[in-house]
Amino acid sequence: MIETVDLHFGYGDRTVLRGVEFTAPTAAVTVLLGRNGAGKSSLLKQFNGLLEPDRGHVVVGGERVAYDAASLRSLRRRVGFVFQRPDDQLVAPTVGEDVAFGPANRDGDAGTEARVERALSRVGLDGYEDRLCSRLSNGERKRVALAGVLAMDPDYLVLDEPTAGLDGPGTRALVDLIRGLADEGLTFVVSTHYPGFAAAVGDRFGVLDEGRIAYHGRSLDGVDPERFGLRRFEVGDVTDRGRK
Ligand SMILES: Nc1ncnc2c1ncn2[C@@H]1O[C@H](COP(=O)(O)OP(=O)(O)OP(=O)(O)O)[C@@H](O)[C@H]1O
Repeated sequence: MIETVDLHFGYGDRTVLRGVEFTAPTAAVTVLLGRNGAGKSSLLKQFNGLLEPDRGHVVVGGERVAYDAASLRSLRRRVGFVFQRPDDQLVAPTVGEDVAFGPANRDGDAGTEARVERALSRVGLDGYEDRLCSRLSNGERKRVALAGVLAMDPDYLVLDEPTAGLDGPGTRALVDLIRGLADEGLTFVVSTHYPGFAAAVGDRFGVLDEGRIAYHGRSLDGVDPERFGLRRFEVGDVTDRGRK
């Protein structure tokens, strides 16, 4: 489980988060919604210590997050983070080298090839090892970024606006991928401002507004998209997948 307790955060004197109480239970997909600039990325980046709260704290798997180098290394092993733009994350020319980068740095070359193969298979990119990242579609590059994080065997996956730049079929494929990984026991926190994508992928929902969690629950029924500045326009037909 990931939890924040009375979390405050700002950039200089610009306060963004004002006492956030957020919970993402284990082996579920928790979706964080909120208007542009609500502070979703700023909150997600607290979960693997990319940002540090000004006040309050973060708890991951029952342990309070600490900010010394050794604690952060261990935290980032458990909590994988996928950035909104894959190009901020991809580091090597070919898919295989890119996905191998994290595990090879951490564990050396032993076993890396098998890890890469398995991670690519989990994101539906079997046999892509020798392809050039620069020649892939945006959706494929996102999958490679996700595979790079999965290759590190995290328990938690934080995805910042994962549908950005995806079309309808790309978004539907992403929903299936996330649901499949959650069914394997991974814990997700996913940010978006699309309620349709949120409803299709999520088990739990939190809405960030004016620096606080203004709504949280197991359904988005009754959440007024206008009030929270959520997009009414949906990408493709990714509405209800019929789960309870
Ligand atoms: N590095 C930074 N320095 C100063 N201000 C920042 C920085 N990063 C974000 N902000 C500001 O903090 C606020 C929250 O930004 P954040 O990116 O967390 O919101 P968001 O909900 O993820 O937005 P979006 O949906 O547009 O991605 C915004 O007003 C933004 O301009």
